[in-house]
Amino acid sequence: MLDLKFIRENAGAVRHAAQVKGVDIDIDDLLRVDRELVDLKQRVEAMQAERNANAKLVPKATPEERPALIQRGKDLAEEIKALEPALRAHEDTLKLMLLRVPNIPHPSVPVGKDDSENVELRREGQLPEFDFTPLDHVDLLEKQGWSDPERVARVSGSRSYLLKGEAVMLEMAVLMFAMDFLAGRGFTPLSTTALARPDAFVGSGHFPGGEDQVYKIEGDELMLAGTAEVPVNSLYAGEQLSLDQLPVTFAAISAAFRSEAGSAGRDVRGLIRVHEFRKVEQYVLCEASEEVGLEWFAKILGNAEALLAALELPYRVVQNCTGDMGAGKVLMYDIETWVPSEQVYRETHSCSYLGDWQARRTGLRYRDAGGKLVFAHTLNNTGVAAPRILVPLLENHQQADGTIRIPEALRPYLGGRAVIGQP
Ligand SMILES: Nc1ncnc2c1ncn2[C@@H]1O[C@H](COS(=O)(=O)NC(=O)[C@@H](N)CO)[C@@H](O)[C@H]1O
Repeated sequence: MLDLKFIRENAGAVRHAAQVKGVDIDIDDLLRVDRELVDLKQRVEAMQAERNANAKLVPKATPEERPALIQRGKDLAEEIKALEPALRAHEDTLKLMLLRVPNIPHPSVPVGKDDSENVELRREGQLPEFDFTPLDHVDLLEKQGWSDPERVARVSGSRSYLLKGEAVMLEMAVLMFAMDFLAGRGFTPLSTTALARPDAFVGSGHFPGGEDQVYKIEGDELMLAGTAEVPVNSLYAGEQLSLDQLPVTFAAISAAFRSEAGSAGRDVRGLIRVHEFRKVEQYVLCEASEEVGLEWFAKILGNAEALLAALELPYRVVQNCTGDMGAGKVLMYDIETWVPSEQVYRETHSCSYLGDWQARRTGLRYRDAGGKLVFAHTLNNTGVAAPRILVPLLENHQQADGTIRIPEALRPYLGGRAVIGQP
């Protein structure tokens, strides 16, 4: 959410942001509602002032003057009451419109309509060269008896997954490694629920708009978040933080649930796109400065890159274009990791800087050095998401006999083993 004063004074920039992000919001309409609301408030205030002045005259009035004054007071009270519904309606409409106003993209963001216009910034790591025919992750899991897709589909339908045997240890090892790694970089570990109230989805920016991606629970206001970003972003909702509490940095592990509505037919095989997964999420709440925000952006991006480098996985970094960054972002980079069986890089991380757009809709404020109450800035990036990360991990590190070589960094989490699986 942007500051209404900013929108009034920068309508052109906000209109342009909506246009390049493909956000369907009419800024002129919003400003009209805003003006009507200001006018209504001024009329009510004038009538209240007149009513107060009038009430002061009653005790001093003569018996002849008094009835008219009392009647005037009653008439004014009626007129004020009559304006209440219009006032409420305008406030509600404006609030909903404000929640849909997109953030202003950073000047470096390429204008584009969808992910096909994201810009590759750099590639890191050597692509693997196999002197045998490599298998895809589904066949590798099958060969090692580490999956049971038919049975789990019978129980849980499509986009479900089940891991067995050492693949389970690998999934937990990579999650633990990510938590350890981020804790080592000063991020406070959190293990958190995916259950959250609707307000938390509004605060993060997933609502309005992303309702169809979220699993709801019959008869319960709680919903299942698709990322720990939702509950974690609202932990301090409504509070006034002090400067010395900033920056808040969390490495939050949680389950994540996504209906994947609209993804029908995409990635239906294997572990890339499932309804429930586990993610270690990097979340930062920092002071309201673009310079500091961009520094944290570089840090959380670097953390994810360092994690991928430790896992010895080749990847590339792309900058999301305006049409693929979502309403709330100022800046967004995806990290895509090499998947040999597809011969393409697939998204495994998504790094975002949102300025004060999330903080304003969540009510995340702190007292700055001058004692002023200001909205904080927030950022998030994936640390690691499993099982998706297992796709490149298994495929890039597979050996001719179908066993999986374990990168040095993961071995401590797998009892020191350098290889898992049976030849
Ligand atoms: N349906 C899914 N199945 C498996 N993994 C998924 C799914 N959806 C997302 N992920 C993983 O979660 C990562 C982050 O998801 S995201 O929507 O792009 N971004 C976020 O959730 C942000 N909070 C940063 O983590 C993705 O890069 C991907 O690795």
